[in-house]
Amino acid sequence: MDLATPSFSASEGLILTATLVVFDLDGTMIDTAPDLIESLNHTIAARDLEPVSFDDLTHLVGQGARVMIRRAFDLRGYPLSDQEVDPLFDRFIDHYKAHMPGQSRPFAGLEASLDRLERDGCRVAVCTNKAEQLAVPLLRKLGLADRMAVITGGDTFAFRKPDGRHLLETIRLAGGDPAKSILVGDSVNDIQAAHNASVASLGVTFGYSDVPIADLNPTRIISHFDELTVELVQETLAAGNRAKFPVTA
Ligand SMILES: O=C(O)COP(=O)(O)O
Ligand SMILES: [Mg+2]
Repeated sequence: MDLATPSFSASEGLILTATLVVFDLDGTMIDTAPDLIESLNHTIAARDLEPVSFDDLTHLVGQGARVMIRRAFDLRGYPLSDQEVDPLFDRFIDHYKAHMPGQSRPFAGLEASLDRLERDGCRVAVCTNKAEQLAVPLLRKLGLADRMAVITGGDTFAFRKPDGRHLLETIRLAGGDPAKSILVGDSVNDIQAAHNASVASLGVTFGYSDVPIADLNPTRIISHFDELTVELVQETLAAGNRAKFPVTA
């Protein structure tokens, strides 16, 4: 053996960076809709607004609770001023925290898919627009927090999805490499964040998008977590980012 030749080079060192699968939370990993609707309806009832439905939620969710509350008031024809949002946001947070995990459960097959990915050498992380103070305890209560390399929320940074930096910072904190990472998500915020970060994406059909996920051109689509294997992750990485924005569906 030639001792002058290093046994591995810097570029080979990069190859050792584990493949990273970054998950969105609401509508992707966890079916949180019943609890989001309950806490939102509790919040807007303070101003005597009519309750919202699941169909409404698909238009309201995605940018965190503050925006969700604003959109619910817009929907009912009562736009909120900035100072009106704060107490309503606190009311939402208090109610949601007090009931967590409520009826929220991982979507079918999620935990088995995490087991498979980890067994096959992938690491997993969460990039959600949900507030960190809700996302972390919810995942903890569902027994999922400890297996995540990192959990970042909509208020972790000064930017959030669809800003690509939210995803890129999540990948960096997880010790990943954008070229070896994919984002699994259910909405335009996810697919557009992946596009903005030039990261490959996997869209799920069972979440809370108000447009068909296929219209957003994620790299690949799954309709059940049984389909999420290391082979599909590698195939998604090889195909790369193919989303096209703006969406003209
Ligand atoms: O809570 C929201 O509004 C969105 O959360 P998500 O990014 O996990 O879908
Ligand atoms: Mg989502």
